[in-house]
Amino acid sequence: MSSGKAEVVSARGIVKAFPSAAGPVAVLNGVDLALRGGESLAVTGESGSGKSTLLHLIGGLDVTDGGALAVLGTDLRTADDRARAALRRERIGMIFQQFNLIPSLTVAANLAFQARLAGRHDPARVAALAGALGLSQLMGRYPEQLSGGQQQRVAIGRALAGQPPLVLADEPTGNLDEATGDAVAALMLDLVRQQDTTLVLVTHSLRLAALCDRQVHLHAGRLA
Ligand SMILES: Nc1ncnc2c1ncn2[C@@H]1O[C@H](COP(=O)(O)OP(=O)(O)OP(=O)(O)O)[C@@H](O)[C@H]1O
Repeated sequence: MSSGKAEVVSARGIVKAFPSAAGPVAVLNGVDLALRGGESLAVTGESGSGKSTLLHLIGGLDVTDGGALAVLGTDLRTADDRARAALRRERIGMIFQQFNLIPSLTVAANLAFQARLAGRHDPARVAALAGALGLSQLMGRYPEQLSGGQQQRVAIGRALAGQPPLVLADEPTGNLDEATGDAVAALMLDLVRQQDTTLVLVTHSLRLAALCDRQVHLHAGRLA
């Protein structure tokens, strides 16, 4: 479907181990993944299978122990902390289960936050996103004055406001009831498709995974 577009994520043979009392335990043990521009990919897998670990590696929040990983043309094997931080700040939007909004900032300022960091703040874009996410009437509120579903819609808007080519979402609806979670996920998918953003969505929900273009399952350290 997206053939001919540049590869956004290219992973080959990724290995990641964590220390344990019994020595290093490999959580990822040969993960291969190729993701093209505009694709949405769902990553499912049992609790503890390494889904968040994989997302953190793709987002440059952690580094691999082995294998090849390039994201948006940056070789994450060789990139230093500074280069990884720049990649995250300027080209990747992240959405977490816990929303991670900034409590001292209004909805409007939270929405603009990442786009400002990336040097791409566009008030018209923020207003349009707020409209699409049903947040226009809430722009002056603070996160603690919002419901969980509203907070997560702000987090989605914040991740998308700077129009990053890649969005990483880690159980974005895990804290919401099923109906709210489904509605928020559908909005997120609509928006990433509209702006041709590549999405990696970690989820326990097979229903949510089915909304994505492709699904992979993480098991025994590998994707299938
Ligand atoms: N920083 C760390 N230090 C040690 N072990 C870690 C660290 N991060 C993750 N792990 C271990 O790696 C494994 C995979 O964790 P990860 O959070 O990636 O799984 P997950 O599939 O996202 O799980 P869940 O669905 O429960 O969120 C777990 O056994 C976890 O305890």
